[in-house]
Amino acid sequence: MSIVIENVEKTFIDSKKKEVTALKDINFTIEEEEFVVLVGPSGCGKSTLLNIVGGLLSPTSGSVYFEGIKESNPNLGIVFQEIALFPWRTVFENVVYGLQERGVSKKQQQEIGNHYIDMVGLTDFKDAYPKQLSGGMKQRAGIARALAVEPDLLLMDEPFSALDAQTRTLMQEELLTIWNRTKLSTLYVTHNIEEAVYLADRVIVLSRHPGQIKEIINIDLPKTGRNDEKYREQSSKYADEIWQLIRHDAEAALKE
Ligand SMILES: Nc1ncnc2c1ncn2[C@@H]1O[C@H](COP(=O)(O)OP(=O)(O)OP(=O)(O)O)[C@@H](O)[C@H]1O
Repeated sequence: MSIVIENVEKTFIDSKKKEVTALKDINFTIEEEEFVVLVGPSGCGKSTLLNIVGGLLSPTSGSVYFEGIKESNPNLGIVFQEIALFPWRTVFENVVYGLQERGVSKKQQQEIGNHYIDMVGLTDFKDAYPKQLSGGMKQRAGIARALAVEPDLLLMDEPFSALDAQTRTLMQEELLTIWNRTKLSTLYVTHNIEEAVYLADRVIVLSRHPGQIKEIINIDLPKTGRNDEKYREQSSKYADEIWQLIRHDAEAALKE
C-alpha cells in the first residue's frame, strides 16, 4: 500500500497553556513495499508522526492518504517499544487476538497464527505465557501479532530499544528477514542511526522545534546481506551523514 503524508502539522498545548508546534510542513510518501525509517533527536516528533499515520492522533492540519484515499481505515499492524501482551493468554492466543476480534474462523486462526509464530521463531513457545518469555521473545510475539492481521502497513515505534545490544542486533536481522518475506510497507521510528541505515530503503531525518523534515536519504544497499563486510564502508558513510544532520539538534536536546 502507498501512503502519502501531505502538509501535516501538529500543535499541542503544553502544561503552561503554551502552543507547541510538534510537527510542521511534513510531506513524504511511503511507497508500496517500502521500508521508511524516521530518525531524529529526542522530542523531534517521531512518535507523534507515527501516531498520526496510524490514526491514533489527528493532525492539526494536513492529511494522510492511503492508496490515494484520505483518512481511509487501512489495516494496520502496530508494534511499540513495550509490547503489551495479555499476561493471561499464551503466545498463540495473543498472536490470534486480532483475528478473533474480526470473527476469523478457528481453523484460519490456527493456520495464520502458526504461520507467523513460525516466521518469528517461536514455534516451541506457542503455548508459553508472556511471563515465561525473554524480552526478545516478547517483541517477536508482538511482531507476530502485528503480522497476523495481514496489515497493509506496519508501524513500529522503537520496537527494540528496550533490548540489550546483542538481542537488538539479532532482532534487526530477523526483522529484515521477515520483511524480505512479507515486503510490507513499513514506517519505523528509531533514534538509533545504525539501525536506521541497516533497515531502511529511505531514512527521513527530522529536526526539532518544530519537527520538520531536514533531509530524506535513500539507502542504496541491497536488503539482504546488509551486514556483509563489503557494505560496511558505505553503511558507515550513511551513518556519518545522518549523524552530521542530527548532531546539532541532539546536543540542543541534551541541554533542555
Ligand atoms: N500530548 C502532548 N501534549 C503536549 N506536548 C506533547 C504531547 N505529545 C508530544 N508533545 C511534544 O511534542 C514534541 C514531539 O514529541 P514526540 O514524543 O513525538 O517526540 P519523539 O521524537 O518521539 O521523542 P522521543 O525520541 O524522546 O520519544 C515534544 O516537544 C513533546 O514534548
